[in-house]
Amino acid sequence: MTESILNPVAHTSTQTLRRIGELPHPRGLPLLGNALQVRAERIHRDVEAWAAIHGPLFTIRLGRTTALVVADHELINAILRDRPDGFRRPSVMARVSDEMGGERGIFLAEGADWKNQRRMVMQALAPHAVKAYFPLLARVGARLQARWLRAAQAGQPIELNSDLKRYTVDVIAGLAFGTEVNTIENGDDLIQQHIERVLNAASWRSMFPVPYWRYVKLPADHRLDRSMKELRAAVDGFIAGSRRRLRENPALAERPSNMLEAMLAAADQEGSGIDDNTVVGNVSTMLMAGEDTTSSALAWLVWLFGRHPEALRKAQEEVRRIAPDPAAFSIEQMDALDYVEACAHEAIRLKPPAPFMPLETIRDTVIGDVQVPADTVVWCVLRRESMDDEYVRKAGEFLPERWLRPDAPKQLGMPFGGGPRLCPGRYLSLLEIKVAIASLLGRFDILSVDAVKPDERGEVSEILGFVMGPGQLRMRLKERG
Ligand code: HEM
Repeated sequence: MTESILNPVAHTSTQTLRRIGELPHPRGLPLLGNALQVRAERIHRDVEAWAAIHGPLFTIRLGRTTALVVADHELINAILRDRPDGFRRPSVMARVSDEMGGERGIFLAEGADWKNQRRMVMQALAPHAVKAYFPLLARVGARLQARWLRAAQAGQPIELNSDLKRYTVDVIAGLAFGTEVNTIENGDDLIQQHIERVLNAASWRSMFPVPYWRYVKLPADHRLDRSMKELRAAVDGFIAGSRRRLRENPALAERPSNMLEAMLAAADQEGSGIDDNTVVGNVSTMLMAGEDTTSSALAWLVWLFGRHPEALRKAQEEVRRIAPDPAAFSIEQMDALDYVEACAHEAIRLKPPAPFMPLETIRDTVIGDVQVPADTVVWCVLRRESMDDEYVRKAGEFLPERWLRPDAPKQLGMPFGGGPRLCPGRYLSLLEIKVAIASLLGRFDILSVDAVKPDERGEVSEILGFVMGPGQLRMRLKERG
């Protein structure tokens, strides 16, 4: 039985509904379907290119799985709003995490579990809570600036992607654990290496056609098991430490100084439905959801500054007027960096860290004029109309000013998702971006930002892993005179 109709305005009762099998689709091979036509690291571009040919609703087939691809922002909006009852994240993600021995945090939780966790995570990431974490952000920004100052004075190039990753790792790990890991000054942190291994394994196992690890473990699978154990022990230790601090200083529950304290305080509230295992799952979720997303957005923004001197000049002017020195950064200064924020939105429009979102239907439904059975894989293509001149003036150009106008294209791209599962970290990530950009532009002139291995057009490649980031970038800076 059809239980829900998404976007009923898209069809009338006199129109007949189409079935999934009647939709246009790129021609594929028997058995394999379109599997050989897509490449994992650029699948977002493959799907965008097909959307340009087949329109906003079509299917692709990867082996035995047929996915409905939706590339229309009104339909996507309706889909994202119809959660948690109508759509879930792909079940393979939760299965892979369970098999690895992970605890399901908010990103993988569904139904009532998700509702309980969402309440807790929203408390930990609410703007007033994030403001309380600001001193840590400013400290990490100052360290990033000091690292870049050493490189500028020595005339050395900066490995941009990895430095920005250190910055977001230090911020998120500091907030999630209440412990400063300082990878900017001390090099890679052991916990970080375990997280990296777990993330890579999770992405890889979600795509691998045969789950061999259920039957036989290769050395890489044993390493993964060890990383899971080490991580669990570390997070248990951080939780025990935070619980001790909360006991010794109950006022912290009202004004938590980091996400872990905020989550524990929310978990301890009457009827929260949250136990310590769920807190463990969410500490890890924060680390995974909060690092590559923000560091990729930042890397793209700096790369775009390298190509748009006029926007760079305006951003520099704003930073030097409002927030020139990390030692004196304040939340009010960051809130006043309107042009830098517009640059961040524009960079995320052109280069969204999450350019498409895979989901699954929970019940029979109708999307547009298509009847969609329960358990169908649905891919939402988020970057299509936001890059189309029909919807956005000069869509391919980097024009931050468009975000300062009342008709800013806010509804189109949905880079932070939408509906009840809208990214709860968007305020924190924008703040992190502003702190990093102010630390950069306040002290330095950018001499160059170049792709180490440019693509055939001389541009930096878009590489889709856990998120969509740029290929390796190298930056040269000069200390401001
Ligand atoms: C530029 C940076 C970021 C981008 C582009 C981004 C994007 C997204 C997107 C597209 C989703 C899926 C939303 C949906 O299903 O509708 C999401 C979910 C999520 N994000 Fe972010 N994110 C960013 C930064 C962060 C940060 C810094 C954190 C936290 C520290 C965070 C935490 C989360 C969590 C916990 C979820 C799951 C929410 C849920 O399922 O209810 N994100 N993010």
